[in-house]
Amino acid sequence: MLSAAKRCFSTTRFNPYKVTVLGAGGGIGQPLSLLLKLNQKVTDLRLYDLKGAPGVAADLSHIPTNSVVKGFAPDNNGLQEALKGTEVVLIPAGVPRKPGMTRDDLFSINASIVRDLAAACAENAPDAAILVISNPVNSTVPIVSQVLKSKGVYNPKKLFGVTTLDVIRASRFISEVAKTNPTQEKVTVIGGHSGITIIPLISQTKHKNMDTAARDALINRIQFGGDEVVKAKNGAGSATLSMAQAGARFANSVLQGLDGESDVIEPAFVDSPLYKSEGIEFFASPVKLGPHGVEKIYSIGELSSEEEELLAKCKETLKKNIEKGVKFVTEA
Ligand SMILES: NC(=O)c1ccc[n+]([C@@H]2O[C@H](COP(=O)([O-])OP(=O)(O)OC[C@H]3O[C@@H](n4cnc5c(N)ncnc54)[C@H](O)[C@@H]3O)[C@@H](O)[C@H]2O)c1
Ligand SMILES: O=C(O)C[C@H](O)C(=O)O
Repeated sequence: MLSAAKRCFSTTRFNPYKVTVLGAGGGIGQPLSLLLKLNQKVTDLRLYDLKGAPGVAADLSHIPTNSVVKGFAPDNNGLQEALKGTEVVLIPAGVPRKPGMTRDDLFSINASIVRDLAAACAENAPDAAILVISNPVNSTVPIVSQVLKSKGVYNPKKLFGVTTLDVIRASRFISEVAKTNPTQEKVTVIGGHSGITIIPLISQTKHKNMDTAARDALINRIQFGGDEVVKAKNGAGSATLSMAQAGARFANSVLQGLDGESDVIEPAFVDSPLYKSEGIEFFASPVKLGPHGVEKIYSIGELSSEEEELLAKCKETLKKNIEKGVKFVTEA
């Protein structure tokens, strides 16, 4: 006899979704593809990379979940085939940091990788939701938007910079300080995805009265959590496994939204009205996801005076990062 939970699970029906990973052979791409293979909403999984994607696909294809997985290489129009008709594209293609580098140092290589993949998305999957993981996210997302604009297919509701890693780090790190269960900790993280542009809103958590020194150290750790991993990997790259989990979680939320589920809310770096009047076109804040992508962008609520100061610094840097991405496409 099946338990009630199992009966419910066994009769659940999922709408089929086609999902493509660009950069699927890499440190993030491989575990991310594994997690997507395990997602029951994904029925058609396409993996593309300059190298290794067919091998990753063959490996994953032996897992008995309800999806077909196929790998594509650059020959035989592989990129185009991987994208044709797909509904969600995740982009972790590009180089990661080494110790001593900032995310902005990756711009010179990753900007053109992301630009060219965005052009392929525009031509082959103009309606797809695009989830950008490649760094520097503060600049690569504006690059994608400019490319899509230049091709006449920009839909601001379907372009996302994935900032979920900052959100999961915030849950984990605050729980270490407060000695609580990390799965029960929710921290809103706003701004962008690099150092001082990452702003966790501790004043909006149940730990708002935390000791000042502990709070400042916590904020710093969340802002520079990526550096911890870069340093520990000692030249072998940056966060891959935690990022795969974060990317799979965000992709699942996008799929839930497309599927019409209600109250799907995740922070993401999106084309946002919040600070447009100050020339900041993109900003991360909690976003409600729906059948057409972004359904609602929430305001950031009340901030403490310290958080207001962090926000002012964030906006200065973010504006420059965004302008750099835009100019890369418009002044080419
Ligand atoms: N948004 C975030 O929170 C976050 C977190 C971690 C890493 N990242 C970024 O993700 C990117 C990838 O990191 P990684 O550790 O997986 O790097 P990696 O070097 O292990 O993998 C990158 C993959 O991209 C592929 N690639 C390069 N150019 C390509 C192209 N034109 N088309 C298709 N594939 C291409 C490479 O062949 C490689 O397999 C980096 O830019 C990193 O900074 C972002
Ligand atoms: O730190 C990096 O370069 C990778 C990523 O952006 C992270 O936050 O871990």
